[in-house]
Amino acid sequence: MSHMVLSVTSVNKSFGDVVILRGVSLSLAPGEVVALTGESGSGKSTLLHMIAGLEPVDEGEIIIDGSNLAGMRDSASAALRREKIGIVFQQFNLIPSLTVAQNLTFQARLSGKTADAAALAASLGLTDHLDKYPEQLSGGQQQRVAIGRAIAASPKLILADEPTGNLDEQTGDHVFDLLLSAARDQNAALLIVTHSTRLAARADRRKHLSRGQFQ
Ligand SMILES: Nc1ncnc2c1ncn2[C@@H]1O[C@H](COP(=O)(O)OP(=O)(O)OP(=O)(O)O)[C@@H](O)[C@H]1O
Repeated sequence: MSHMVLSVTSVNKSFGDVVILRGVSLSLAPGEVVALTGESGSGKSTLLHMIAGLEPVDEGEIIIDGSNLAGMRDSASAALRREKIGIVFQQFNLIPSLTVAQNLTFQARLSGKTADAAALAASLGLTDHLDKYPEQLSGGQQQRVAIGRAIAASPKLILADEPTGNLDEQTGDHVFDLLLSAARDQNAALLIVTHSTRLAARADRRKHLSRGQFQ
C-alpha cells in the first residue's frame, strides 16, 4: 500500500517484562484524520514515539511515506522526522527566547525549507502576536503557535499527543478544529491522541487501544 503516508504492521513493544503493544497495525492515507484513544498507560504515547522514530520497535514494521524505520540510523530517522513529520505535544514546547514569528519558522529552516510566518499566523489567528514571546501568550495561543510550527514545513504526517490536554474545553475545541483544518488544507495525515470521545468523534476514524491491542 505504497500510497499510505503511514503503515504500522504487527508492531510489538515491551518495556522489560511488561508488554505494552501486541501486534498493532494501523494505516493512514493522505489527508486522513485518525483519533487514537485508550486509557492512561495503554501505550498511546509509546506508539506515537515509535512512529516518530524516537523509540525503538521490538518487532513489526513502521513505514513513513515509503521509508522503513527499521534499521535506520538515528541521523536518518531524525532527517525523516524533520522532512515528513510534524509533532504537537500536550506541553507547547515553544522556545522562550524566540518570538512567535521565529518559533513558527525555526524548525522549517532546520530542514532547509522556507516557511511564511505571516501566512501561518493568519491561518491560525496569530497575526497580532507575531512579535510577542511565548510567555506573553495564553495557553491556547501558545498551542496555536505549536501547531503552526508543526505544519510549517508541510509534513506528510502530523502526530499530536493530547494537544488539547492543557487547555480548557472551549479553547481545546478551537485548537482541535484548527489542527484538523490545517491538516486537511495541506492534505497531511493526522494521528491525534485524545481522551475526549467528543473530540475523537470529529476524526475520520477512531482507534482504541486496550490491553496492548486495538479494539
Ligand atoms: N521508557 C519507559 N520505560 C519503561 N516503561 C515505560 C516507558 N515509557 C512508557 N512506559 C510504560 O508504558 C506504558 C504505556 O505508556 P504510554 O505513555 O505510552 O501510555 P499512554 O497511553 O500514552 O498514557 P497517558 O494517556 O497517561 O499519557 C505505561 O505503563 C508506562 O508506564
